[in-house]
Amino acid sequence: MSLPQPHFSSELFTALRAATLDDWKPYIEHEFVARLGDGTLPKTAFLHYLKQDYVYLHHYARAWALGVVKAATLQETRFCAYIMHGLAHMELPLHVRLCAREGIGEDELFNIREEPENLAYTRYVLDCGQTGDFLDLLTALIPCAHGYGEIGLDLAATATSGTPYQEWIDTYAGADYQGMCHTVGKLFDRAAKDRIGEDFEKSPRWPRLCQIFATASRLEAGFWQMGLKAA
Ligand SMILES: Cc1ncc(CN)c(N)n1
Repeated sequence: MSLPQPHFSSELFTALRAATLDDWKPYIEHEFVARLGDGTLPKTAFLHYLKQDYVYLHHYARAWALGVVKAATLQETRFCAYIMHGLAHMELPLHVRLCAREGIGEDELFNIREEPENLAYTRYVLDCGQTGDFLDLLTALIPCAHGYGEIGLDLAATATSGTPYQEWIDTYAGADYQGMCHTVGKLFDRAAKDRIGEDFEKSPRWPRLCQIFATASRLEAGFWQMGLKAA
């Protein structure tokens, strides 16, 4: 079955997704995602994932901070700061709220021992930014942002009513998160056009961008798999 087209207006994301679909699909269609939707995901797996994801988002915010360092224009700096703000004030509070209901406090979350899958992913993204330029960094950051946007929309349309994971689904399908994806998509296209021109696929940098995007997508699938270890 082919995946529905995502709704984010980023030409570059659409092109990278199409070029690396074999890596994208196992992320978007992972068993963990399907079980969030039909409600069969064990709570232990969800909480394990959520605690790891709290730490993940902290490092992901650091990677956007690196975007501020790598930015070439004030507009790029502003966008990166805006995304960091969204992570700290919209997405992380979801994790804190859901964990608090289970008696897990923020101190405990902050001190969680990182799983190797988590470490590998966040440090890979940071490394892309440190060794590459702003565009390399964004290419490593995009699968996270847009993948959950796509998953959120898919699940909002297909989830079994009464799934205990509705609040999680609503966050990623909601206007705030979708709006953030839209903003990131615009930033991504502008950054690419400024650096490699309009014809992305003809750029000598295209294979490397595909490689970064595909690697981040595979690391996302690995992150879901890590969650299932606690099932
Ligand atoms: C691992 C991961 N990937 C993506 C997202 C969505 N920002 C997230 N919270 N966690």
